[in-house]
Amino acid sequence: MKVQGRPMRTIWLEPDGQAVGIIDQTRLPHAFVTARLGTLEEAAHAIRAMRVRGAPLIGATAAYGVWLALREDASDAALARAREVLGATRPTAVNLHWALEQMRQLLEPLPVSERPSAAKQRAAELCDEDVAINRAMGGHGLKLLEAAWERKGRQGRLEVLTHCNAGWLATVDWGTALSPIYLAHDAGLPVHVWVDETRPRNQGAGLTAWELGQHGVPHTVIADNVGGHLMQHGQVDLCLVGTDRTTAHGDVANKIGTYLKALAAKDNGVPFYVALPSPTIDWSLRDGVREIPIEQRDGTELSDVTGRLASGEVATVRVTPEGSASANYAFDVTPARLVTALITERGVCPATEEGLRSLFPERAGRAS
Ligand SMILES: CSC[C@H]1O[C@H](OP(=O)(O)O)[C@H](O)[C@@H]1O
Repeated sequence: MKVQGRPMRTIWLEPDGQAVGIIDQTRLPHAFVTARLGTLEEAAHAIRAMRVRGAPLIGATAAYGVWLALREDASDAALARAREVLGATRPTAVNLHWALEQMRQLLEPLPVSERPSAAKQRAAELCDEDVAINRAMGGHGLKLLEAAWERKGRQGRLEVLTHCNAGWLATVDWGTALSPIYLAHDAGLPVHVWVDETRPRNQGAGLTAWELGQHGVPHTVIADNVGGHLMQHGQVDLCLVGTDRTTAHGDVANKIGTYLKALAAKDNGVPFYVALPSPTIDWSLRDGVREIPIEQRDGTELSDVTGRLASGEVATVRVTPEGSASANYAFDVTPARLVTALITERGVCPATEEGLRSLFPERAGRAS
């Protein structure tokens, strides 16, 4: 996408070829800051600290993290350590583990001398593949938005609610849930986005609002608990969210609060769509609620709020009393029965194993 009119991605190889460039998302929306990752540890920290975030971008960063490690030492032990260090950064987004497996399958059979260049090339390929997947997914999602606009008689605005940030900042480019929205806006549909602020890290208020503003897409930031009220009053035509891991049966792990939004959508007859790039499908799992690992992050992310004061200064304040405990579950799982359809790069399907295998027949009969 574009930042101040300049096309860019969220991750890139630095011009000197010696480091990986990223947008430091912990600084947005108050400052647009880029950073260099030059070592395995810097890549791992960037993922853990959410300088880069979003399942596809986490996977891309991990792939480059393997290259950064093998540049120093391309031995079997170094490859195993890189996969262990990166794999331990965040548990829920399956793209991380998928990308590390892609790198393992490629690199293990190679002579040590060939591994660094092969890793660098494969990481770049995974980034290009992510961009192509997201653009294709956007095209399929656009058809859903156009159909919703027709059902509405092409009156008023097309009201879409989204949760967290599943935009281009969560991927290498285009985004997942926001990809159809960008295409719809550019095609002239009067799409308006209700943006859940998404406590506690405020990926919606801070990142999705920033992205949509950069692209000129009308949007309104709302508190996380407003969505059900809007749906009750006919102000949401459809919900469109991303995912960090979706099981072969269509159970969807996504940012905490997604499940509650899906319940409200079901109760009000509002379609609930999930943008699902295929690297985010965990074919090995069936029961998402019981099997998908849910990340628990430090409680200070909930108790401490960072923002811009009236003076313009960016500061962090504690909003809970000293001594109060904070439980910071970062994801929840929406059962497939609450999902209207899954939007993949190969098309749209029901949130069922049959639906997914119809789009990915090469997976039929494979347990993982
Ligand atoms: C397209 S993946 C976006 C997905 O990732 C976010 O989690 P986080 O910001 O903690 O990395 C959130 O679940 C989004 O829906």
